[in-house]
Amino acid sequence: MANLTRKLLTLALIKDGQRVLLGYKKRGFGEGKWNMFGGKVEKGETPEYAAIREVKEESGLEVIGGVEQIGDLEFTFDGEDFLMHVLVFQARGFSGTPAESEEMRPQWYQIEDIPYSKMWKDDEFWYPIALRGGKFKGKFHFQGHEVILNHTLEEVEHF
Ligand SMILES: Nc1[nH]c(=O)nc2c1ncn2[C@H]1C[C@H](O)[C@@H](COP(=O)(O)OP(=O)(O)OP(=O)(O)O)O1
Repeated sequence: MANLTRKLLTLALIKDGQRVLLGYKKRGFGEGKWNMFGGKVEKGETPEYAAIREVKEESGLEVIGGVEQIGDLEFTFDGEDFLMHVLVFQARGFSGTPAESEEMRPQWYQIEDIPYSKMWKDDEFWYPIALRGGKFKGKFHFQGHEVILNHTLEEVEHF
């Protein structure tokens, strides 16, 4: 395979008891899907800082106590020359009230009501691990944005 351009991105799990905060992506990559909050790690930022910044920008919430890494995911797309390396974090705490941004419309979901059919297809594989407090590493190879051609996923103790 030709060398892929790697892009480093974040996702952040905001969990409050038995509910999670998801955002409806109004524009950009993954438009029309419900997803966790996150985006590109900018030059000079740590991934942790980027995750906290994106939560604030996209959901209006302030992360309290920092974030802990819970996942490491790689996404590739058939025929595309880039690889998305997504570090998944969990916020240790947060304050504020979710507010709609230009990019995302936040909404709390009970865990049993998470709308997997309106999300990235990989989410139903790794969300259950994340939601029970596990850590994971995975690779998903897509055809377009809706079909997973192959994947690997393992639970890990640490990164
Ligand atoms: N297969 C997948 N499953 C998933 O749950 N999240 C994914 C995903 N592939 C990408 N993402 C996330 C990672 C990141 O948080 C987000 C895409 O990043 P961005 O929001 O920065 O993209 P945009 O193209 O909207 O960027 P900007 O226009 O610069 O804001 O989508």
